Amino acid sequence: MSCDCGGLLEVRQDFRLADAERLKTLFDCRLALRTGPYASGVWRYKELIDPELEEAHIVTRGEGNTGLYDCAPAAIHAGVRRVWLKAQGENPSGSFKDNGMTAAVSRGVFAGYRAFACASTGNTSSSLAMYAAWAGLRCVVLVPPGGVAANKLMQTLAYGAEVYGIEGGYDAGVRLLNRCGEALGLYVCNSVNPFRIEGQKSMIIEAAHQLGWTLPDWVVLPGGALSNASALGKGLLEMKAIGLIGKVPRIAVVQAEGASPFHRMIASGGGELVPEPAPRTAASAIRIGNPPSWRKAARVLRDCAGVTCAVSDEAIMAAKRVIDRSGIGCEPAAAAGLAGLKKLAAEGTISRDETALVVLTGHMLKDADALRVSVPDPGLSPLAPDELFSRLAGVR
Ligand SMILES: Cc1ncc(COP(=O)(O)O)c(C=O)c1O
Ligand SMILES: N[C@@H](CCOP(=O)(O)O)C(=O)O
Repeated sequence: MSCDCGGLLEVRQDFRLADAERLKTLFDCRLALRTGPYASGVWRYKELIDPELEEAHIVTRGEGNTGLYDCAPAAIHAGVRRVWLKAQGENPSGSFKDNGMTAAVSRGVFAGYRAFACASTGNTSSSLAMYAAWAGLRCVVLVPPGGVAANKLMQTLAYGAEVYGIEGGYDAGVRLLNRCGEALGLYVCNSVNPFRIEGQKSMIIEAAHQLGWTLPDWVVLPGGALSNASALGKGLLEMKAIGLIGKVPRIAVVQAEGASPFHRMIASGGGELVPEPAPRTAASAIRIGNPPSWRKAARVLRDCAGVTCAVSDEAIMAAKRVIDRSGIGCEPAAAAGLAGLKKLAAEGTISRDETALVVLTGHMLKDADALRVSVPDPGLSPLAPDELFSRLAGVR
């Protein structure tokens, strides 16, 4: 999956003949009709995601189609004018990975593979395992033992994946698969796969469509392997080049303090990422010390006037409580975006008059351990109906 120069491969599409008005009409029609693969919130935008792939090879679970919520409690928490939350946890496996995975698995099937693999902190594996089960394919998964939220591991196993522990965690797993996947006959579906990035662009294309092709001032997202930063930036720049949007929002990438090699590189003005050998954060999904897509993300920051920041686990959990209590909910890694927006607004990088779209990357039920931390134990004991009645009458 790597180029001879050592960097990651990237899909370059030729949009010179693309007609923005024709595309908008096509996307509106597909949204209204919702038929076949075009009912998917990824494949609705096929002309921008993978124009050459034949329909017969598309492996889809109707992913995308996620809500975009104008969330006043989130705006108040962050201290900015308006916040939209893009709830990627509403995907079929419960995270944004489905947007990219449908594109990667479809390409693997098109290329004739029957065995698929990934290293994972839990969401990538749940997503790949789901598509593999749906399409009757073999799925091999490498995880850091003890480093994956229990629900994600169970979800991956329940879909029928073969799961192996790997020393060195996600970082070592991706390196191994990138080097040896091909020799083992495995199609690697980590975000080193350029088709994952093409699929993940659909998140911001769908959000732009939902907002009538005008986006807020900022797009804010958590950063782990940095696939989203790469994908959303690529999607924004392509939409601008085609004429689907008039202005490219600025991008903010938020990492957890104990797993923030990209933020450290940008903040120090350095041009080379120094990996974090022992990443630490309660947000296990972004416990990543050597993000494979850092070069692509650095280019996106340059082209989208982007910024980075790092937030504490306490700030992440505080943001998660606000998102949970708003009725939307998310897992800890997903809440890093709102925590970062609050920090960037407090230090004046983002103005209080500005608006932001925050990508909520994963569902609140993905991480039950985090829920146990953020919600007090109700200490329930069975009450007799009469006693229950008088208690409820007393708190009316
Ligand atoms: C829930 C969740 N949020 C955020 C991320 C980070 O996204 P990326 O790896 O694209 O930076 C991940 C995985 O890495 C994740 O599973
Ligand atoms: N959060 C991810 C880790 C990054 O994986 P990748 O798919 O971007 O390689 C996970 O859930 O595994």
